[in-house]
Parts: sequence; structure tokens; C-alpha cells
Amino acid sequence: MFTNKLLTLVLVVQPGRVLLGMKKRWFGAGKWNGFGGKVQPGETIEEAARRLFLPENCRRKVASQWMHKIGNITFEFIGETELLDTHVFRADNYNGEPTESDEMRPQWFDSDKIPFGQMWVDDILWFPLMLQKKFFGYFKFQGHDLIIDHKLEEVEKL
Ligand SMILES: Cc1cc(-c2ccco2)c2oc(N)nc2c1
Repeated sequence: MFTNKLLTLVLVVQPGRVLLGMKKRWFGAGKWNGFGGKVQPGETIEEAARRLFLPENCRRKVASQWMHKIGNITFEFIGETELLDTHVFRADNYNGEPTESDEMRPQWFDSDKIPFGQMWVDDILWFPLMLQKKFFGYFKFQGHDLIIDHKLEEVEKL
């Protein structure tokens, strides 16, 4: 019997570069990733993505269509009963200045120099898809560094 935890992930993809953040503590610490986290009770997935990515003083200024959903990935860990239902968004028109937080240290990377060796091991599989397509993914992990099964499907609509 599995339970579902809703998570968000926002990636800023611009011509020739991608914005990632170095996770400084807790789950996924030491890995570059998109910006996101847990969806709180009473908020939508989109509201959570906006809350977790945009600093409070920017939220009012950014139109609601600033991001669009590009993927939905389910992560399962062997021996655990909680699935991570992760909703992936792109925020390409983001033209703010990323600032460091307690959680994340932002950095721009050239699109051909993504640091996959310091990221979750699934990323190298779905990053190429997010540039052009929408996708569903499922990854079964043993520990945090070994994928023992996965499915990845390009879709027209999420
Ligand atoms: C197991 C796992 C979890 C996450 C995650 C989503 C939100 C916070 O952590 C990942 O993010 C990426 N890129 N791969 C991931 C694998």
C-alpha cells in the first residue's frame, strides 16, 4: 500500500543555459537540482511551485502563466511506502536575479555542461526530453544513487 507525497520542481531553461540550485541541506543535499519541494495542504501544485521558486517580494509581480508543466515523475524507493509524485515545470521567461537561500545556491550552467555527475541519477535520462516534449516518468531507486527500474514516456498532454 503506497501513499503519495506531492512535490514540485521548477527549471529555468533559456537559450544555451539552465538555472540549477545546489541543495544545501536535507533531502537531496549536495546535488544540483531544480527548485521545489513539498506541496502544503490547502495549496495547489502550481501555487506550491510558485511559492517554492519565487522570493516572496516577486510573487505579486510575476504573471500566473510564467511557468508551464512539462513533466510528472513518480519516484519509488525500495523498502519505503511513500511515492514522491513530482510535478516538473519550466519557467523560461524568468528574468529575475536568482539569489541564494538557506536551502539552495543558484548557478547558471551552459546547456552542454549540465553537472549530471552531481545530480540525481535520473536527470540525465529525462533532461533531454524536457527541452522539447512533455513526459511521464517512473523511477524505482535502491538507496539514493541506484535506479533499478524506470519508465519514461513522451506525451502530448499531461
Ligand atoms: C528521488 C528523487 C527526488 C527528487 C526531488 C524532487 C523534488 C525534490 O527532490 C528528484 O529531483 C530530481 N531531479 N531527481 C530526483 C529524484
